Amino acid sequence: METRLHTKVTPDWHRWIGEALAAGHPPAELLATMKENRFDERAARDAIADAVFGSAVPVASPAATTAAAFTSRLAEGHVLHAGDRDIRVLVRVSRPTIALLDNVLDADECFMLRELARTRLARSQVVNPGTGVGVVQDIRTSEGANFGRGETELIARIDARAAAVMGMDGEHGEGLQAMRYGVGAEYVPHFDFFPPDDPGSEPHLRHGGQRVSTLIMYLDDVEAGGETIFPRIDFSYVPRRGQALYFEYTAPDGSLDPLSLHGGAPVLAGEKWILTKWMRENAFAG
Ligand SMILES: O=C(O)CCC(=O)C(=O)O
Ligand SMILES: [Fe+2]
Repeated sequence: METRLHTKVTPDWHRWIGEALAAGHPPAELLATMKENRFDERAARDAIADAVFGSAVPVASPAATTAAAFTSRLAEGHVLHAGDRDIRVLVRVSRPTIALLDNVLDADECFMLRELARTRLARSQVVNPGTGVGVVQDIRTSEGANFGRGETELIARIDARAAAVMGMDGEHGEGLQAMRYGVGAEYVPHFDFFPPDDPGSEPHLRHGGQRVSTLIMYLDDVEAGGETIFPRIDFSYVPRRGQALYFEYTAPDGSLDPLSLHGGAPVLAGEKWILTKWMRENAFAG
């Protein structure tokens, strides 16, 4: 019996994906249909993610953006001095710029941040590319909580630490966002920058400009699943309490890095808790 799965998504299927999305079918439903039709899950997810997010970005030509444009804002060396804390660098990747950081938060901070977030969790939104308005969609099935910059003493401390790690002035930071993913929850691969050709990006770009970098802090371990994945470079990180993943996607000349496509794989057991800081090119009114 033939048991191999399809790893190539044919033009017919690409067309079907585009039409199904345009007709309002959620990405999760498309994925289920493709799996029923014996597509390899990774191939199906990539094709759907490209259709949802990739159209405005020159995904076919990552080589066209020179590696030299993407020099990291992160300090050099094995230890980053982030104000109240010294943070060890465990892994660095140059394209896209990624660094895995240890001991960004201590266990007490992780606990307090989870408790604080729990009081205001609501279903996470994604930005509708057409309108720029946040909408609840099946591609992001987590719950989130937003904090204004400096909202509490704890939040102010983490805001300042994140800015120091990221090599940016705190004024460029968006408010911290906590997220909780239950079993089955995921965030399909996407870009954190605002695709310049999406009309919905304009209101975001007007205030603070483009996003340049992300710091995902992990508030707990995950029992199974929930990895942060960069499918274009086959990179997968297993959440570990207190650690953080830093990545960049906007070069000083404005080039956007298509290799920064990333997502949160489905949680298979337990819960996943993260706290994210996004930095903008310019000062951002909290
Ligand atoms: O859940 C993850 O691991 C990724 C989260 C993420 O990409 C985001 O919030 O922008
Ligand atoms: Fe993201």
